[in-house]
Amino acid sequence: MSNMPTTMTTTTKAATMNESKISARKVQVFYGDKHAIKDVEIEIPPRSVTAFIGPSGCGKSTFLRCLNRMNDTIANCRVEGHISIDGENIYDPKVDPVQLRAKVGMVFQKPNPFPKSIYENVAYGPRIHGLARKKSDMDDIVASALQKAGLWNEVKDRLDAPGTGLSGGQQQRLCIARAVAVSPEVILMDEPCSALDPIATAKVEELIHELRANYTIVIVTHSMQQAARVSQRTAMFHLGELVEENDTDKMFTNPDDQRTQDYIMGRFG
Ligand SMILES: Nc1ncnc2c1ncn2[C@@H]1O[C@H](COP(=O)(O)OP(=O)(O)OP(=O)(O)O)[C@@H](O)[C@H]1O
Repeated sequence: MSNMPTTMTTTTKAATMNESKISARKVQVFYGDKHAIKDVEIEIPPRSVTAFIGPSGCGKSTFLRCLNRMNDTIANCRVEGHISIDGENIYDPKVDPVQLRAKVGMVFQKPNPFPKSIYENVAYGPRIHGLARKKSDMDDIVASALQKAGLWNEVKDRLDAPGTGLSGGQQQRLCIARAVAVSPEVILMDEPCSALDPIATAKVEELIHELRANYTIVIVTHSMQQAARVSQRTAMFHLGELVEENDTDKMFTNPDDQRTQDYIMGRFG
């Protein structure tokens, strides 16, 4: 009987871990000598939105980039620890980072369409990953991705027009369509609305809400209102540490950590 609570705790934890899409253990990131991420451990649930918040420079973007190995592209950056997606170590030498980034897509702060047509922006990824055997397959993939990104009705009659000619909000939804076109399972968003006006922001937030039925979404945001609106889980970073991770409702009403309380009350950052 005395073992009972331990056993139950273990079982509950195992069940939670099994439900995680992404699992990070003892993650450290260094830029040269600078220790930017310290011992971060987090479980990210599937088909939900997890928001990363915290003051400027606390490491949100650095940690986000660990999740699809984008830090590999930064010369002096070193990542240690363990990160798995669906139980697979994404830093295993056998993992091809290009394939990983198709499974774990990314949307950046500034919309960055290629200087090509709307159609080609979306078709580029599926083409390099060999996802369409004929033109009609590619047409279907492009249409479907634009529909999922809530952009189809606005662009279906001008797919040959340049992507850079769209409004900022449309460009950001085009970038989301580009990520979605290669059938990712996870979408990372690094302040996706910071360059958008309130109406375009509302559209992207609505889209995030719809996408979470099918994708695991991790979003970095400076806006606590945005984190509260779009996410189910929130993780608070401070000076490279993950100080608290909680259900978003609890995080913004009754956080466990004083630093979270101070940050959401606007006392620092
Ligand atoms: N390429 C780099 N080389 C050296 N240091 C870096 C590099 N990128 C980030 N850093 C440093 O690592 C720390 C974490 O930066 P990061 O951009 O991840 O923080 P952040 O929380 O996303 O900040 P912000 O909210 O301002 O975007 C900061 O001290 C930053 O100066």
